[in-house]
Amino acid sequence: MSDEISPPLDRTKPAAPVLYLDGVSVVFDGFRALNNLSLVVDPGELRAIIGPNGAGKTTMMDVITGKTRPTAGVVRFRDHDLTRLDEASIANLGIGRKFQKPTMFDALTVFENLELALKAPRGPLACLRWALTGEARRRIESVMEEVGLAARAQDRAAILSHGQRQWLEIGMLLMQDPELLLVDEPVAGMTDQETEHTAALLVRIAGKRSVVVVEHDLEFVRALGSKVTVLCEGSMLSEGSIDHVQNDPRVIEVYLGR
Ligand SMILES: Nc1ncnc2c1ncn2[C@@H]1O[C@H](COP(=O)(O)OP(=O)(O)OP(=O)(O)O)[C@@H](O)[C@H]1O
Repeated sequence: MSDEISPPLDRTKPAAPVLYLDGVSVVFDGFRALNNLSLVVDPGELRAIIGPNGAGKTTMMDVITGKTRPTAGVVRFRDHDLTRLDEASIANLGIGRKFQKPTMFDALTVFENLELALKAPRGPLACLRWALTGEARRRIESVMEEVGLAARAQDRAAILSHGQRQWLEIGMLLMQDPELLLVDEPVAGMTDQETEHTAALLVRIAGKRSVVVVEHDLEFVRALGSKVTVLCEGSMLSEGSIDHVQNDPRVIEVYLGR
């Protein structure tokens, strides 16, 4: 046994960022979709990304998840250089992504969809032995509580409302226990009440993990109460509170004033 005593934690030092992008560029056939973009997301941080159409928001998410390789720049998740990894390896590191269109099984219940999303042991023998342990069941129940679908556990996904389907998909991602969750336009097509619920849900799940949300709905972004990054022409145009960016003359000129 080692006699070594760990050094005391230095709480004056800021925690290392979860996500670190520096000088990232993506060039498609000579067109710069991302142009020297930098972004730092801290552990447990909720960050909203806004910007006009074509600003590079989706391309940024694609770079983080390994779908698109940057032409230049640093992309790190904790100590991992994401530019060297494929999409599956990046997902396995703990980065989950929710696309706009939900991808659940309509014929299965809320509970069953969450069960499928749980990391099950791999291989045919392991699958044969796979049974829902008490721990797994508790985990599914806690995720259903977290996303507000506990009362719908036995309902088929097909009969859920648009908003509930989005929350189920967020729940399916939470089953993988990601350290960073990327969420693409979660409130498009939602009612005002669903939008409010979604803001509260994202605020709740950040803290335990980092969450990056791309969204056009500024009332929703205000409800998140988080730092906002404004992208324009592939670069960061402004960053700060929603009041700060909404009053930034550059943001008004290219995004809000139109
Ligand atoms: N595979 C590609 N090949 C060529 N150009 C692309 C490709 N993907 C994106 N682009 C271009 O890069 C720019 C940034 O696109 P991106 O989809 O990242 O913007 P966005 O901010 O997500 O826009 P929106 O709000 O409309 O979703 C756009 O001009 C787009 O046409």
